[in-house]
Amino acid sequence: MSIEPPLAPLQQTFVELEAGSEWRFELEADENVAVRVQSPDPVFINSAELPPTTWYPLHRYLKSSLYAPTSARIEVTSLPASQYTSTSTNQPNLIALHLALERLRILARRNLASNGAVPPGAELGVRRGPRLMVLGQPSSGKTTVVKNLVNMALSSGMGWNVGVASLDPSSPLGLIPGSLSLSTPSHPLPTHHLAHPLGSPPTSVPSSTLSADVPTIGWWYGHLEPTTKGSDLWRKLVASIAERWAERCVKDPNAMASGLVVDTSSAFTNATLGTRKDDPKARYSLVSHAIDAFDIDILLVVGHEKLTIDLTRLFPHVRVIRIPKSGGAVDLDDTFREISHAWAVRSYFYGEPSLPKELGGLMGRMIAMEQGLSPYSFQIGFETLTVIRVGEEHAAPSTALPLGSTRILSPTRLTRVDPTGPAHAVRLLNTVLAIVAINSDDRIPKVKPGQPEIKVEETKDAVKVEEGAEGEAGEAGEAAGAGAGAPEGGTKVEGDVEGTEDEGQGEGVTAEDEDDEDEDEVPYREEIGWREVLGFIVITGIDTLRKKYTVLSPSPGKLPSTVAVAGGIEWVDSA
Ligand SMILES: Nc1ncnc2c1ncn2[C@@H]1O[C@H](COP(=O)(O)OP(=O)(O)OP(=O)(O)O)[C@@H](O)[C@H]1O
Repeated sequence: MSIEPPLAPLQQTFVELEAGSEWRFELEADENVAVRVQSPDPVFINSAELPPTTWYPLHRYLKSSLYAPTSARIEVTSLPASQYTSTSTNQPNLIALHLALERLRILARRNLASNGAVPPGAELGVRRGPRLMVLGQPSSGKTTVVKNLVNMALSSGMGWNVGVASLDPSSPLGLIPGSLSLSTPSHPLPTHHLAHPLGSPPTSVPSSTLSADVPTIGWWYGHLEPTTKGSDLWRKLVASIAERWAERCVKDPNAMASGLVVDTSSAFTNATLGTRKDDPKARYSLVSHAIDAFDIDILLVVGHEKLTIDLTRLFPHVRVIRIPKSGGAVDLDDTFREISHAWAVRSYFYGEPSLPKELGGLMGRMIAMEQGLSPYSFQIGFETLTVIRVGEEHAAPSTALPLGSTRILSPTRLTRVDPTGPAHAVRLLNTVLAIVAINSDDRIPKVKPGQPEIKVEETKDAVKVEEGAEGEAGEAGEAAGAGAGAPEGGTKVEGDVEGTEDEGQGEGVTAEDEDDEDEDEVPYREEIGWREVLGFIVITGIDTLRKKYTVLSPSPGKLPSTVAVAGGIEWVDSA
């Protein structure tokens, strides 16, 4: 029996913060620290108050800061190699903005409660809370600003149900990178590790722990940032999210009064992103689309002066505000982003990281942590799990068509991934799949031989694919997914989790249904490509001889559906 050597005693040290200053830190791969407030006044991490005299763990890789409005003393288990204090903080700007938003929320609540009759003195027109969208360049601190504003609203004691929409697939709320999301957190979002900066998805753990258990709905884009080629799918996804938010507001006047905060991808700062061939002069098309979809009334630009001017000119009906970029915002490089994406996927399956062992022996109260999750690995037959892609070219080349003819393909068409093709098998291994619900109306009726072929409907979104265009569409998907976090290293999953033969699950497709179908043809309507996702799985193994996938699922039991959408996000568990 091996006996673990005793842990070296931690060298506790203190950080003195003057009023209105921040203590900023960047933790390395081997740095896990805990902090606790040793002074009477509150200290905040992204506007969530640190519980007084309680240890708060900060996991490796985290880059963040503690803000002290009044002078404070913080005890730290060991000083990180990269840390400093600064008085040049943008917290006062955020607080001023929060107060302005709070005023609009209160007015909206009052006007909504008065049932149409505007109470004396109330401002006309304020019948819903502020809807704000945050824009800025990469690493400008957008997600941090969103988190601060949400945390301030949730700490105000007013019982708001602020909606948080993430149009940044690289850091969605508690989901797998590649997703867009909508959530309604009810308590301040913690900052103790780098995965899930905007809160964790609901699990079985009580919400009093650090997990922040945020009810979240997700949609699958499948890539880390919007591209012009993927903009048709993007628009449909954003419209679905906006529709869900609108439905929620109709049912819940408190959500209506609380308003919405939208985080965006830094790709939104690219003026030509999403510009369509039929409107080549359009600028900031995806920003404009999101403004219309969510009925945004405030655009908040972090830093970027030119963007502020551009947006003010382009969207005169929207109030454009600029706040300075925080001096603490850290430029995140590709390696860090890969690590952070891999952590986000890992946390989806395994739950939040447990307390690092060097912090286990600390004297005094430690904040409650969640227990961790136990994912489940099993095998499923190729014919049972239908894997599809949205908007990728996978059809005979146009050169194979009769001379002079062109093919009209919808940009959000579905194509089936055939795992028996060697290229497909390679592409599918370690791929994250989003499980989507299938209803009986989703099936496209089969065409019997002799019947005229079903004409593909030509919508305004449909594109003509001319010779040579196929390759581009296919590459777009791959290029967008190229940055997905898939660090080197073997997966530990199969060793740890019992492999279970579990075929024929779910209500999706059965082998019989598909016997006489074309391999590439997907028997479902395109709408399933932008539907809310039910959950995610990862393909961790492919047995082409036995025609089976090995998949990792967050929970045991049948998959809720056997139709799954692939994208460009891969994950290999190397933690
Ligand atoms: N005041 C601050 N002090 C310390 N770290 C900060 C501060 N503000 C932001 N950061 C850190 O800087 C990094 C970049 O911030 P954030 O992720 O919010 O930017 P972003 O604009 O959303 O990034 P992107 O869209 O490029 O992913 C993060 O690691 C964040 O924790």
